[in-house]
Amino acid sequence: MSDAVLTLAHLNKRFGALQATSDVSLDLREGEIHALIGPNGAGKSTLIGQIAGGLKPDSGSIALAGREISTLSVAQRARLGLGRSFQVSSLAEPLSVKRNVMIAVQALQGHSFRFWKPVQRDESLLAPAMQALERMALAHRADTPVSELSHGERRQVEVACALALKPRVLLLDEPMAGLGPEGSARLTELLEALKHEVPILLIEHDMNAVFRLADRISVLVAGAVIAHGDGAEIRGNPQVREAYLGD
Ligand SMILES: Nc1ncnc2c1ncn2[C@@H]1O[C@H](COP(=O)(O)OP(=O)(O)OP(=O)(O)O)[C@@H](O)[C@H]1O
Repeated sequence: MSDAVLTLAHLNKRFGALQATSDVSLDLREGEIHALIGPNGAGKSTLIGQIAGGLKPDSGSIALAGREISTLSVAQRARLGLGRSFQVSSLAEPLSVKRNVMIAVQALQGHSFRFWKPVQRDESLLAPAMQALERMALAHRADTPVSELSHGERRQVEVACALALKPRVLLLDEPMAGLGPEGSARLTELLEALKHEVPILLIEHDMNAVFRLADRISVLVAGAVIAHGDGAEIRGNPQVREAYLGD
C-alpha cells in the first residue's frame, strides 16, 4: 500500500519452544486506527515490543515511512517518529501536567545538558507540550499536579506525552485499561479525532472501543494473524468468534 506509514512483513519471534510471533505481516495507513486484538498470551505485547524496539525479531522486517527500522534502537526509532504510550503509568505524580509533557519532549530531544536549564521556562519544550495537551483536551489542567488527576485524565496525559514528540505513528497498548465507562468514552472520542493527524496501532481488550474506533482489525491468536478486516468482517468471521469473541 502506498499510504502505509508502518509496514510489518513476516515477523517471527520465538521464546524457547514458544513461537510468540508467527509470520506476522500487517500495515498501518495514514488516517486510520488499526486495532490488534486477541486473547491473553496471543503475542500482542511481544509484537509491540518488536515494533518499538525493546525486542529483536528473529526474522522479518519493520518499515517506518519506507525506512527499515528493525535494527535500530528504541531511542532511534522514537526519534524517527515511532510514538508509544505505555500500559503502566510513568508519570511523575507531584509535577504538573505541563511539566510531565515537557520532560517527555526533553527526553526525546536528548540534550542531557538541558537538565541544567529550568524545564518550565524553556519555550522549545513548552510549545509542543501545550499543543499536545490541547489535542488531548487537557490544556485547562496544564498547571495541575498529576496526583490530582482522574485516572482517565492521566491516560490523556500519557497520550499527550507521546504526541508531544510529533510521532508519525502512535502505538497504544491498552489505553482503555482501568478506565470506567465515562473515561473510556472520553478517550475514544479523543482518539477518533486524533487518527486524522497520526495513525494509531491500537491494542485493546475493550471491544466496544475497538469496534467503534478501528477502521481495520487484525486478530492475533497464538502469535499468528488469523483474520483481518473491518469491524463487520471480524464480527462475522466464524474462526474469530470461535477463537476469541465467543458467541
Ligand atoms: N520474555 C519472554 N520470555 C518467554 N516467554 C515470553 C516472554 N514474553 C512473552 N512470552 C510469552 O509469549 C506469549 C505471548 O505473550 P504476550 O505478552 O505478547 O501476549 P499478549 O497478547 O500481549 O497477552 P495479554 O493480552 O495478556 O497482555 C505468552 O505465552 C508469554 O508467556
